[in-house]
Amino acid sequence: MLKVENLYKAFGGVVAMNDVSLDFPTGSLTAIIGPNGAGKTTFFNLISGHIRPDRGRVLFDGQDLVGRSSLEIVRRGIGRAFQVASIFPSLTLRESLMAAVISHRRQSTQVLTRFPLQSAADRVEEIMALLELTAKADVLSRSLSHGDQKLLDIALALAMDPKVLLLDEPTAGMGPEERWQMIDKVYRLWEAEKMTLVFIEHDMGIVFKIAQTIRVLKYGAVLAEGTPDDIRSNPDVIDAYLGTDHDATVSAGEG
Ligand SMILES: Nc1ncnc2c1ncn2[C@@H]1O[C@H](COP(=O)(O)OP(=O)(O)OP(=O)(O)O)[C@@H](O)[C@H]1O
Repeated sequence: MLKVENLYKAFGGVVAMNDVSLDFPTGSLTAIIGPNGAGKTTFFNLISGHIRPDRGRVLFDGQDLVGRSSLEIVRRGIGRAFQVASIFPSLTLRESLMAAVISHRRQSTQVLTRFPLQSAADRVEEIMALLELTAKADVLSRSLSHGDQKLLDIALALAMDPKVLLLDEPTAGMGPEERWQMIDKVYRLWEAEKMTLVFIEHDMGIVFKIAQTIRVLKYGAVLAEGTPDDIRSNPDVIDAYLGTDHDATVSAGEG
């Protein structure tokens, strides 16, 4: 189980994370929402070890991860999909995934199978099937569409066999139809891999539709948490979104 306690981080005078305590039960599906600058990405950076908190703890299966490298945190099972920059541009989709799976398994202390290459190749095919990328297996990463590059990014995170997967705006930059296709794949991935999934999302229609639990951040603090029904009717949340461009999407999610 992933749990953060009293996380605090300031950048100069800006308090980006202000005493945040949250837990994410094993196997849960949680959306993190909040207005621009609320601290959502900082929250992920603190969990994944890319930023060190000034105070507080990040507990994973009871052990504090603060101070450990981002690589070690990935190896312990907290994966994160990055933006497209992380993709190997000159390899095909299948090659990129194969490189990621092999590299992860070489570093892993687990006992390897008798046929490690075959087993890695099987996992690559499984991940591609899960995200409906098989038809694009031989396409160069740099030639993939924006949406498929985002899927490859998620696929690369899966290559690390995460127990927890953090997705920062998986639908960013997509049109409405493509968003729903993407989130449908994310949902099926969560069901199939039985992992703990935490995603940041601005589209309230999507959030209300798929999240089991929603955590709302504002000014680096937890404004509200609860089920989609709780959040939708929470006056503080409605207030936080009033007068911003998110207002329309909050209403859109009420259907
Ligand atoms: N490395 C940094 N140096 C200085 N300030 C930072 C840094 N990272 C984040 N901040 C500040 O911390 C606050 C929270 O930023 P963060 O990116 O976490 O918000 P967010 O909720 O992800 O926003 P958005 O929805 O716009 O992506 C903002 O005021 C931001 O300017």
